[in-house]
Amino acid sequence: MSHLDDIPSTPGKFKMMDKSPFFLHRTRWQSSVAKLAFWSLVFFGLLFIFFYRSPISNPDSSRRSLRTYSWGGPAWEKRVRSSARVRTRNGVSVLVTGAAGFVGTHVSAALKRRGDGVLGLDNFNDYYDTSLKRSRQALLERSGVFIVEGDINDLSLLKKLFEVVPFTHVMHLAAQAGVRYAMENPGSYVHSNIAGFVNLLEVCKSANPQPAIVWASSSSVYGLNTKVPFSEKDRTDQPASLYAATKKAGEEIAHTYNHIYGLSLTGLRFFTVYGPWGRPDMAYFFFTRDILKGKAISIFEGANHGTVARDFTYIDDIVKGCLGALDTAEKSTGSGGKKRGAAQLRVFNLGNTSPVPVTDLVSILERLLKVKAKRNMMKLPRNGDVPFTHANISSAQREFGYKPSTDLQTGLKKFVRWYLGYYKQGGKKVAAAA
Ligand SMILES: O=C(O)[C@H]1O[C@H](OP(=O)(O)OP(=O)(O)OC[C@H]2O[C@@H](n3ccc(=O)[nH]c3=O)[C@H](O)[C@@H]2O)[C@H](O)[C@@H](O)[C@@H]1O
Repeated sequence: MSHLDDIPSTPGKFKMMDKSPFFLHRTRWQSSVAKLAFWSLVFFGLLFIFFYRSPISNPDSSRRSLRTYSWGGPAWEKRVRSSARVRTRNGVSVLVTGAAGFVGTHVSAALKRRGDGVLGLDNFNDYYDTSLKRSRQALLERSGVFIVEGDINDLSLLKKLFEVVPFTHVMHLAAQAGVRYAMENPGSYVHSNIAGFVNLLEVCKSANPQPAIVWASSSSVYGLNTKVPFSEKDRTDQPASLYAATKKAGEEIAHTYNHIYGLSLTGLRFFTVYGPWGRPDMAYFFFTRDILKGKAISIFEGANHGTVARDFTYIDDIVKGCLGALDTAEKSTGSGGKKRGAAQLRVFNLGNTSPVPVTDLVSILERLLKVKAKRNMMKLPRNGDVPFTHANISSAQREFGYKPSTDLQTGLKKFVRWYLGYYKQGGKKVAAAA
């Protein structure tokens, strides 16, 4: 039905004029109700198509950002307060974003263990198996850490959290991780690593007191840099993936918020972090799964069969680095959105300082799993991967005594033990400590 129907165009339609005014009124009323219903249907139909079948990004990510979370209310606020309560003298109160993530879970547990107040925030997106995130959540819950379900892009949620708790620190670990996935779903990197970060900084800058922020950058910012080992002073203007570009953008954004608002900001460039409760999208994790299944694994190699290597860093060393950075972070200088003086702005490499070829990683896994891998050697695809990473950690060593102590063999042994235990129980095991 369209507005053209009101204009008599055929003799037959004139006959309607003969009907009683009541009939006429009723017919018009019925027709407008029908019109309203029709256009509402069209409108909601379009809305549905737009949000659920958006061509801009992968449907999963659109659904992810559309998810609504329920939060608020006296009981919820009580849980938030209790989780963030400092239980020791000189303790700090930390908002950990990405708390159900790999590094987030370990850092939250470590902070809680030493008596700090910890509140988690996580959107539980489905980039990888959400049941693993739920298991990590259960683990944290048992040690008294509450994870609020929500997105760092939700301004009103973040404002509310800062209203309820005057956080002294934010450990910002929520991000869209993974180098290769950036070609599949670029939008999710912009959404989390840029828009989400800016949103968080907006709230932090207006908070009173402003918290000090420590956040996860990435070794990938070194991109095509060939000078080794990578030092914080080296160039980082040649990112090889969109992921790296969003992390690099994060570092520039951090500079801006430090400069304008006096926010204390410390970026940590993590080097290929691995260990128990790790990320299933990372090579050491899915190699383990595929080797056990007898499935072939693709091992990347450089030009002329060149070695591809990573400065794999064990999670416990990374946690020590995160806590060191947090403990040496100076206070932000501003308040309520106004800068009152120069504030600290830092960036540190957190690596292991001994790169290992991916082929060696596979050999270690073979020994630990007692299964021979089906190796499929292939040329490093042009998907954002870089051939080599190697951290110079002298800055972090100097500033907060960062000294990694776990080699790949030892760390993978711990990972494999966890992996076998966790998946033997169908991925439901939460008893083991993080
Ligand atoms: O340190 C970092 O900055 C980054 O470390 C990892 O990225 P990546 O080092 O690429 O880790 P993996 O995806 O686990 O790859 C490890 C190595 O295995 C290689 N690989 C990967 C996948 C594969 O099928 N075959 C293969 O040989 C990669 O080329 C790489 O050399 C994380 O995924 C990023 O989120 C993080 O920021």
